[in-house]
Amino acid sequence: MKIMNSNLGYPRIGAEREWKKALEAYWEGRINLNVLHAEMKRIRLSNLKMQQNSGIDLIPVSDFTYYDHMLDMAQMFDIVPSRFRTAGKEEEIYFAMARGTEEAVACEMTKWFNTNYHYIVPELSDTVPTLVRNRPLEAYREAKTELGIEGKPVIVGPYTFVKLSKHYGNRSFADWVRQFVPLYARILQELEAEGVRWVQLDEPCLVMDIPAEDMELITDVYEQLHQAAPQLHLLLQTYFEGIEHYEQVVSLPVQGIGLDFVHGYETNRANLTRWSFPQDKWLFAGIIDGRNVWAADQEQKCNLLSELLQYVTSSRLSIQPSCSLLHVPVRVSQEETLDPVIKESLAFAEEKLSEVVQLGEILQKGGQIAPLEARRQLAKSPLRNRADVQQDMAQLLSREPMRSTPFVKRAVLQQEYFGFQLLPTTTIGSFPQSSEVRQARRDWRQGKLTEEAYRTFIRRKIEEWIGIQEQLQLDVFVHGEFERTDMVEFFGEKLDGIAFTQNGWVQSYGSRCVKPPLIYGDVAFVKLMTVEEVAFANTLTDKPVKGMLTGPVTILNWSFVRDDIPREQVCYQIAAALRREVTALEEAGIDVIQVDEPALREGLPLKRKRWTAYLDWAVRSFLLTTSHVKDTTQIHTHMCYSEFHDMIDAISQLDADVISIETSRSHGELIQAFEDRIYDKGIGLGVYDIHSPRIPTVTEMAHMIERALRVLSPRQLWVNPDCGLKTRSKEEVVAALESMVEAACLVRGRFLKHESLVEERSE
Ligand SMILES: Nc1nc2c(c(=O)[nH]1)N[C@@H](CNc1ccc(C(=O)N[C@@H](CCC(=O)N[C@@H](CCC(=O)N[C@@H](CCC(=O)O)C(=O)O)C(=O)O)C(=O)O)cc1)CN2
Ligand code: MET
Ligand SMILES: [Zn+2]
Repeated sequence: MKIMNSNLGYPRIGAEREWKKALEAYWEGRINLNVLHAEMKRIRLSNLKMQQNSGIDLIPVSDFTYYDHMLDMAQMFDIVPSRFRTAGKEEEIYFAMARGTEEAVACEMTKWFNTNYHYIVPELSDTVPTLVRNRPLEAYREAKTELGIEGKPVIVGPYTFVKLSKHYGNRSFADWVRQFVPLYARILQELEAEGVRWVQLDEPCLVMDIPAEDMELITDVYEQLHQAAPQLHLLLQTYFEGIEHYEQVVSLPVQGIGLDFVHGYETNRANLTRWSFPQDKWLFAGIIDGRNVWAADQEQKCNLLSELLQYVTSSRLSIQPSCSLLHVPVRVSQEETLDPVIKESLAFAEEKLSEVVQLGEILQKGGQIAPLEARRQLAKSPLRNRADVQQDMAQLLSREPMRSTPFVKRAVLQQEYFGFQLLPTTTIGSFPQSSEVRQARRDWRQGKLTEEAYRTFIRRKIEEWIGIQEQLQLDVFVHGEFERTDMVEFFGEKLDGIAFTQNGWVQSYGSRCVKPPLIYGDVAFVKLMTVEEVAFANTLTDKPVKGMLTGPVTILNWSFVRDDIPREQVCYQIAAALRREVTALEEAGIDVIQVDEPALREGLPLKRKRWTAYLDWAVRSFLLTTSHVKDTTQIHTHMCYSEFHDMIDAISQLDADVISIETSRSHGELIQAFEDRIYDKGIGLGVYDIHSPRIPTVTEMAHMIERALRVLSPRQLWVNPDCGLKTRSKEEVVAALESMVEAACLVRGRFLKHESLVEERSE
């Protein structure tokens, strides 16, 4: 009997990012809705066909989306906040929830577990959810009629769906979950009636530290779902870590359990050994790494599979990637400029499907295990093992990195040096990456624009935006990051030990994609990366210009990282390289340096017991990069898309003089985190959401500032947007920043009046 194989989800974007291009063309009014639907269907079917041709038995359907799969679910359940009800047709409401409109702020967007993918957070208010469409059924029918595929509908399971939503109103969490059960039941009944065999219910929250009492709820819920559609095979799919409460989870009334044997290897394997696996269930074994890009070592994977076959018979085993392939690029084969040794060591989504199929064949037919010659070569390559880097590291780490003067003393020296007014204003770094900027870069890359002409172009942009910042009367300027494609890719291209692709795109949020660098070797500094542009900007103004670097933890977390040494070591190497850039910026007269760490939170392990170890090396890496500067050099850092409540202590240990944090898309809730904590360093709580084209009003921003002043001292508060402005247009940015400066002025005025009143009274 053939060992089954399966896939959990496929990248939506298409090998040439056709998906992104179609969406953006629609938003810009260049194509109409019919054309968009047609193009989306073409991409969807082509993705399915690709999987069919690879030899995948269980092909996921309904993982495809026009923006985000959580948003699809929300709309399917009619969880549409009232502010969007008037946005128009179904599609218009859908995109309004994702992107906001003039009248309505967008739904919150946040990270999907520990990945760089963002989902739209459903807002559960007191309304009753109803099933308005059966999307999985539609997707199943389409795959079947168009391509003859017996698809496996994929949906986020009820526990995870509610867990990842925001709850308003009085209903308890359990009540919310129960509200959805009849809706899920109906979806499943209809699928069963259609003759569907397997349905994948994604419950990645089962790998989190969930309370034991939730297992009762989950058991009850799955009992009901099973009874609703007893003929249907339910696959309870987990990923990104090993599951908690193994014994109870594997006893749930479902036919299949999906476990991640890559990222959850230790935990899942320990549980298998201890509790074994129920003989009446299928084990969907995540064997091929869906989060990283290195080609699998077939020998090691075969050993793992043989081990699993001690617990489950081959007729009840399915081989699959560890998670959806959403998190890796589409195909390696079209890359033309990669070093052959590196290229042959890689597997993206397409290649990973072949790996899955091949493993099944080897296992079944006892076929030949292909030795991974390229990976072996890479392992012994001098690029991987640089004595100079390793010596440097050992020397640097021989003492704990920390600033020589404590913050309270530094702050006084810095205030003397800079003389900032109360509530200083600044931005986060990037200004619009207009099509003009991208076009120029493309022309330069293709040799149509000379090096010199490109440099001149970048300088013009810097001049233009220094001028704009003067007009706006911001307090700390930035150069605008026009020379950067992306804050991580840019550094990846300039450091040694890191390769980059031409087309290795991965979806980050909505239509926005990133091309994560490939860290294959020891990372080393080779040349200055940022000094020229920042120093140039600094000559154009008397205001301080912030030097702008991406921090070591973020470069690590937003890259694909070699898997032969601990991530911690790689992070230190990056930190040591960036440390040299910091020194060079200081030497070039830059006295405010921002080291962005937006991915610090994202790297946090899903299980709390692993947090301390991670935070320890992450903080050390940041300090390695920044702590050697002069007392009067002000270190800024920036974070976005994060929940910081539970890691304020680590943030404080970074010892940055000023931190800017995203707050507005979580509708100001972050401010609460500071209520009972003593955070004494400089802090800018983002006063408006940059991910939406909506221009914020002076009043709402003034309100945000005042709200922050309830818990923070006016001496420590900075005023800034949530994040960089690269995705916005010039008009949007200028209008929003004008209002932001005005809001700061307004509050400053009120505050000074208030303060002088206090002084008068105390005299
Ligand atoms: N790595 C990373 N992760 C992150 C973030 C981040 O900034 N970087 N921020 C958060 C997510 N936010 C994001 C915000 C914007 C974009 C973004 O704008 N991405 C661009 C790609 C950026 C890029 O590399 N641009 C290239 C252009 C690539 C391109 O499309 N070229 C065109 C031609 C250029 C043109 O005419 O537009 C082509 O080749 O056909 C450049 O600047 O040079 C996009 O999707 O469009 C991505 C993520 C969290 N995770
Ligand atoms: C995702 S954080 C972005 C920080 C970067 N300095 C920018 O302004 O774009
Ligand atoms: Zn940011």
